[in-house]
Amino acid sequence: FFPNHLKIAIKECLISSIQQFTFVQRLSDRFITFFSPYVEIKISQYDGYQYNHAFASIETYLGEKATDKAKHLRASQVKESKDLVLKRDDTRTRDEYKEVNVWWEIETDSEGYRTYKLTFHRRSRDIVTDSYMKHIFEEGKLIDAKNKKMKLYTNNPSSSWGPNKTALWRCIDFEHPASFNTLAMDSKKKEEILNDLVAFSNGKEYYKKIGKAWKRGYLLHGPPGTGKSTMIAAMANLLNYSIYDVELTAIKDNSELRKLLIGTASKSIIVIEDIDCSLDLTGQRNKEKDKEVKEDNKSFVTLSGLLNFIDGIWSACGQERIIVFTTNHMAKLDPALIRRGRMDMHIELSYCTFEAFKILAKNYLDLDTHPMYTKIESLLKETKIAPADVAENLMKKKSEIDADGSLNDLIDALEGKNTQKATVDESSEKHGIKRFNPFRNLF
Ligand SMILES: Nc1ncnc2c1ncn2[C@@H]1O[C@H](COP(=O)(O)OP(=O)(O)OP(=O)(O)O)[C@@H](O)[C@H]1O
Ligand SMILES: [Mg+2]
Repeated sequence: FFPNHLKIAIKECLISSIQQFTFVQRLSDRFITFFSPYVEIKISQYDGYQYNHAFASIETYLGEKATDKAKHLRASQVKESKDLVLKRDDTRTRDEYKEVNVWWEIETDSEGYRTYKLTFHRRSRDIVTDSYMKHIFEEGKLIDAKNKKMKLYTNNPSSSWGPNKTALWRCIDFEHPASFNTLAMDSKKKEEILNDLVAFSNGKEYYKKIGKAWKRGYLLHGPPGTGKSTMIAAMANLLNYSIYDVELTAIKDNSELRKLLIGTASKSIIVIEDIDCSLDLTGQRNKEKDKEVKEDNKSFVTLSGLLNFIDGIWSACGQERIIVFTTNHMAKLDPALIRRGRMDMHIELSYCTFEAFKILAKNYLDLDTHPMYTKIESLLKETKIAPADVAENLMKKKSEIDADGSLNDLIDALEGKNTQKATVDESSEKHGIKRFNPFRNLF
């Protein structure tokens, strides 16, 4: 219809007017931003791979602080014993601080990452950036500590990590009744561990002063059923820390281990159970060996990767973390791993002593003493029995507690009349069959 040169001219004309329009629009955007009296600050959920803790504090603060003014609330119960927690369910929130008005807005991008946008008048810039932000982080932390739900995390295989980094770990609420009171072990040793843990959790200033990363490592060793996993649960309950139960066999290599480590929150216990079973600790490997290792369902995390995990520069990312390893076979561990200073404390959990038995009898039978105690004391001196097996004998078998019956069962077990139990345990230890794991079985 139109001659070709006219078509080209119309097209060029259109393109240039579109360009001019976008140029004018960009210019007007800048103009508005330049003259706008409002300032914006954005705080994203993730800073690269690392979780942005400022984001979490803001979320907590806004969730709880401003509920009295909010119209849409979401209710949740944190712990059975604690009160109902109300959270606001709006995406826009106004807050007031020292007579300054600020507005919060939450944005979610196409990948599901969230960002908080804070808007305020530029005349309040100093008060907002200096004291308001600080106020939010402190308040957020306080609220978190008050309402903290303990969690039990375990790592997902990297194939299911996805773009959203929260998929590194999956978690459930942690509600384990273990405590240091009910833990059956030498009381002096127990006291020492308790003091060590409390000193650690209060040690923020101390660690800063001595220039050390705020973390502590414990190696728990001892035969099956002596209370290693139970002690970890008691530690978490004592300090109100969450547990990260690391499944090494689901980790492909050292770099995945590092990502997982960076993805943990502070105030947590990072646990690697049965370190001798799940890792090739010889350090050197050849192709043949790799094949064997794969068949054994062992991890490709190496000893050096693990040592980096404990005391490398990466482990200093994030504060207030406890690392716990457990093993049944101390002798199988590489000397590099058990060298003094690497794990701060080695804790041996041993077969049941008379003192430990008395704690169990108090827990299970409400007994302080009993005529059968003398016999049990002398039997315990000559028989190796795990506290778990003692506890099993003391468990009530009917609806009523029957102290005499339970103590008799225990004496039978100690005298070898109840041989079945002893042999089952020995063979399971030999074949590496693991006892009920209170963490894994919760998933
Ligand atoms: N020292 C202890 N004090 C109180 N209870 C204990 C103790 N040791 C074991 N038990 C009881 O036995 C059960 C098994 O113990 P636990 O799982 O802690 O043993 P473990 O040392 O972790 O064994 P494994 O080496 O097989 O993992 C616990 O649920 C607990 O009831
Ligand atoms: Mg265990």
